[in-house]
Amino acid sequence: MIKIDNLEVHFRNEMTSTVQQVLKGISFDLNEGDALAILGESGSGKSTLGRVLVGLLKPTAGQYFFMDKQPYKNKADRKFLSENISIVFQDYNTSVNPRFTVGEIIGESLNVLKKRTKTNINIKHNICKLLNDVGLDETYYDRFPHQLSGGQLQRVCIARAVAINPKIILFDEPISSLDASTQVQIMDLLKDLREKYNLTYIFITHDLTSVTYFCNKVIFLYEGKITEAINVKDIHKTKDNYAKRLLDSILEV
Ligand SMILES: Nc1ncnc2c1ncn2[C@@H]1O[C@H](COP(=O)(O)OP(=O)(O)OP(=O)(O)O)[C@@H](O)[C@H]1O
Repeated sequence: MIKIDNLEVHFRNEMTSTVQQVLKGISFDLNEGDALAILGESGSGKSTLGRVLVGLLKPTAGQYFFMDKQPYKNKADRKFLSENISIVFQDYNTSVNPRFTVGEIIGESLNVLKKRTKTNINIKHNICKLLNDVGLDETYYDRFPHQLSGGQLQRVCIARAVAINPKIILFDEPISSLDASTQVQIMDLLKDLREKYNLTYIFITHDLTSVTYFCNKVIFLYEGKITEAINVKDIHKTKDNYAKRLLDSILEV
């Protein structure tokens, strides 16, 4: 589904005229149905890689194939990518328009889908269905973001991401700002949605526990390089120092 080959991202600092290599020689494959975790400490390049994957940042070098298309080489391929990948960010507060109601937030995505597929989608009915899918109900339809808890608003963002009928959803630290019990509820929800809609996930995180919850593959990033790519079921066999440290920290708790 996704193939990344020798990807590089460099940022140029105009003030100092220096170049920072943020991603270095990244290569991996993502297959349909995978739930891939990209794990690394702060500054390792996870979000930068995520931005490349969703079509927001053109890599400095290397190849990116999305379903055999090349989004950074061809405008039509870029459009195809944006129609088939959704993003859920950590900061649910800034990722929604505070003046929009829940119905309008989700409805916006459905309108995009309606226009693209030229089908007669019943927007209101579908919003209510999506609300139910994410564990909310019709009473949330007319509420504004400030009238929701963090967990409820993240559920709305997840509904909006599912609404465009994507093949892949990329989650950038989607549960980091939530309390522990809400984190578990959202992870259960993501697990259910993945099965229900046959979705492929990319899950950016620095939390190994959430990785083991529903991901089948994990990539460890350290200073912009992949230090280990391993199946989650084999994670205890990892030779990667960073992964070992994380595993030890969990076992000590
Ligand atoms: N647009 C940009 N211009 C210049 N440098 C950038 C830009 N975006 C990211 N960086 C730098 O790239 C490096 C990696 O950042 P990135 O946000 O990808 O890391 P991360 O692993 O997602 O970190 P965190 O877990 O803290 O979000 C950092 O040193 C950051 O300062």
